Amino acid sequence: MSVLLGCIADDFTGATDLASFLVKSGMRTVQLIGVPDSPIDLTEADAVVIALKSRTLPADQAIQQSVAALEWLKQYHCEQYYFKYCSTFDSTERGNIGPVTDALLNNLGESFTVICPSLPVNGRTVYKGHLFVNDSLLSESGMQHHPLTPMKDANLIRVMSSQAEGTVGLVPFDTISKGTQAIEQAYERLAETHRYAVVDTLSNDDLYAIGKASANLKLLTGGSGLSVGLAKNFEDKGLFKIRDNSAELSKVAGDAIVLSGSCSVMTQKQVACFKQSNQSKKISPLDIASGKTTLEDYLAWFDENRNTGTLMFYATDTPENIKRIQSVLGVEKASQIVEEFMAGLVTALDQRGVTKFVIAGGETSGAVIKALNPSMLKIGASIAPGVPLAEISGEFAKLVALKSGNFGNEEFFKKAVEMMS
Ligand SMILES: Nc1ncnc2c1ncn2[C@@H]1O[C@H](COP(=O)(O)OP(=O)(O)OP(=O)(O)O)[C@@H](O)[C@H]1O
Ligand SMILES: O=C(O)[C@@H](O)C(=O)CO
Repeated sequence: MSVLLGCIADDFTGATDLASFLVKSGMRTVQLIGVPDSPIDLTEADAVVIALKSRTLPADQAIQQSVAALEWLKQYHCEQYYFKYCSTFDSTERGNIGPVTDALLNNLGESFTVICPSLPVNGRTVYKGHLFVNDSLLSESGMQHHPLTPMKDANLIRVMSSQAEGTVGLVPFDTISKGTQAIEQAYERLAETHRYAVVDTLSNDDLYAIGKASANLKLLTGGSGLSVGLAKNFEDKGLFKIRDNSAELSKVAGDAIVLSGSCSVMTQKQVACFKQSNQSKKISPLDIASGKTTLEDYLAWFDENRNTGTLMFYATDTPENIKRIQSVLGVEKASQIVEEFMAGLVTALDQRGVTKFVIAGGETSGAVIKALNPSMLKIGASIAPGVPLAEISGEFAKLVALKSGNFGNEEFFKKAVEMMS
């Protein structure tokens, strides 16, 4: 039993993001929800992505889950392992990225890896070790207001140093622009004294060069962008053949629903846009906490309105309102209320025959997908870069789209619903 690439993603949207890029690059990819209890038949898979919901857990729990995923993957003797985190490097202050990377390196008996969140197609680039989102530094991009993982420092060397055991070096753009060989030499030099190499990355070409230079690292870490050249590496090593494997998903009848728990800048625009042409209902954590509104109220509203078109439930709110809500309920409690409410909604909507779920937000997707309880997702066509259509197969198949906070354009929800029809 052997799989070329074994991946561990720290949230569910991140996992489908990576799986989507891997499928596009020509690797047959299976996405698993959590760590399976026993081995499964992966003879038809070139890559496996295990979706965890570990990004905002206390570091020791994130480590425990990530190492359990790695141990499970190791039975497939993967050529390389990949820790997928967010292209905006989302982590709590104590961080999961640093501690989890250290634990994975230690488990594999390795002492050096690459840190590559860049995803230029979605505006994430790294220059002089600083992460940019389009034209803004990460810390001025809106991500400084994230409800759970506010990113207030764009300097990846500083962020990683504050979380991780080892020292962090930089492969600067000057070197990256010289190509694969120069990057490999930079890795060799850095590895003598450093444990991690942050890589400047401005374009897809840079990602291919970095991917190629990283072909012999046992552990890769990054956003989904780093994956684009890996299929070619494996092909060059004679390990497999790139194939066109865009999956055909089942035709699914039934209603669609949009559920948004993301408060990211782009999601706010997408919610505002969808509201213009569809009925929607806002979820207020304060009203739920006080008992002023209940799940039954929302389901009654759904029953009354389901014939008007695709409905949307959203907790999405502005940074000012989120702060106010969090000051009353506490940060964790506020998001726990939203996530539990979304999970309850989805369970009830599933029973009411809703079969298509468009979900915005990684934590939110984690809560919703856990409620739907699939063991794996089949990855289909891309709706937007990093957001594929996915299928929960079975006697009654369902379609889902798990959208990362800032992915997609303003019309994303409409497009996702259309592609599910
Ligand atoms: N009105 C609200 N008040 C407080 N917390 C909220 C509110 N609405 C949403 N949240 C919480 O904010 C968090 C948003 O995180 P989530 O990962 O779902 O979105 P995101 O970070 O934009 O997406 P991604 O991680 O994919 O980029 C969730 O835990 C959600 O429960
Ligand atoms: O890398 C990204 O930006 C996304 O896949 C993600 O992880 C959002 O949670």
